[in-house]
Amino acid sequence: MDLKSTHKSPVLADSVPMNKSRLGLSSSSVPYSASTTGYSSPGMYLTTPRRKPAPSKLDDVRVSASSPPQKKLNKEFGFEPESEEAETSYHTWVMKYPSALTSFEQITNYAKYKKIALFLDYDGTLSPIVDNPDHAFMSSAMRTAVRNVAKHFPTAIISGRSRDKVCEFVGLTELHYAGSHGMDIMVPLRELESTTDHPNSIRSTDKQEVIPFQPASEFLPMIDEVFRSLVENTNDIEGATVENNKFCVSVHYRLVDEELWPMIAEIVHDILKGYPKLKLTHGRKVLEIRPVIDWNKGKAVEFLLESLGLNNRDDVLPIYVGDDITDEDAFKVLREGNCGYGILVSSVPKESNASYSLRDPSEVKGFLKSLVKWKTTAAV
Ligand SMILES: O=P(O)(O)OC[C@H]1O[C@H](O[C@H]2O[C@H](CO)[C@@H](O)[C@H](O)[C@H]2O)[C@H](O)[C@@H](O)[C@@H]1O
Repeated sequence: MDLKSTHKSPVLADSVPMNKSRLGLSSSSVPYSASTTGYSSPGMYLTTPRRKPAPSKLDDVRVSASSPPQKKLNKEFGFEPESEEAETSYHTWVMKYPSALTSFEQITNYAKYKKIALFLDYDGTLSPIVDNPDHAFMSSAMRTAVRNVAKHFPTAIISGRSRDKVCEFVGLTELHYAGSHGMDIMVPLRELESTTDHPNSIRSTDKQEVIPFQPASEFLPMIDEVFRSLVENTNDIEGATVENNKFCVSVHYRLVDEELWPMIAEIVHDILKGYPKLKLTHGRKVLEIRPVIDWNKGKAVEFLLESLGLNNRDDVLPIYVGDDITDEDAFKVLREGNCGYGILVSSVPKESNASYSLRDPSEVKGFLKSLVKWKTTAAV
């Protein structure tokens, strides 16, 4: 069965870029629309900045380039370019989303005399995408890079995973963590403001008091119920796994025979019919069920910046690095606020609200190391 073109179902839509439905489903049935994911036509973000005209404008980093061919964009996230043609397409795309490594000087020129606040997604950004979600370990070299960067810049991990799980994977207490796509944040108490006269001197989370911010807490029993129901109903589908991310649930189909993808979609859709207060989003071979609340990774970035006393400040440069659709909400906040840079981790062309790109977690590691080197050697 050609799932890409023939299967028509009212179930759900694929929210991969460019409206390419891998599950072959109509995009109109998903509450998570193109506008909420941030994917849109190229060039629409080259708008007048809302605030802070910068010496080198944040929204000027993308040079104009024609969109890559649609067929090259018809790839699921995370696939490596497979051919010379794909490589050419990538090189065209990277003109529009320049590499954060080759544009490092441009980024740091803008960051001079500013405090960088770093936001990092986990899966596909700090750890490579692997078949088994429980085995998405971060390398020790990456952990060292994150530890080092956090010594110089306030650093937060914002993940779709449960906060506990991502904390366990990363294993660094000196960071800030937001789990469940930002619906579970440990917020540093505002006595931190006393540190703001010392650039980059945000105290580590192990030394400061924190309180939980959980805007979807009322949904916990509902999420648990849906989790159990999804487990029960997908039990017989080989390769399907359901992950409880506390305030959201992931249904993984990476290891499921492609012919059975529509069945998974159908099951999820049928269960969700009974839960109008939950919505469906789509990540990298994963369907994600989460509360219909106006909260996402972008809001989490704004919230964390405010909690850290770093919001609305011309001397702060937030940088967000992520690979998935849910990271687009954060890229969008930075782009539309003209206040920071989004860096998309991707080895295939896709439209994004990010300003720069990196190919894979290994390049992310290189970027983090470069930031540390810059901070420790340049007079900034
Ligand atoms: O926001 P993130 O930290 O990027 O989390 C998004 C989802 O990531 C995980 O799934 C993805 O990575 C897995 C491990 O590499 C892979 O097997 C899966 O196919 C990917 O979708 C995580 O398991 C999900 O719960 C997160 O929502």
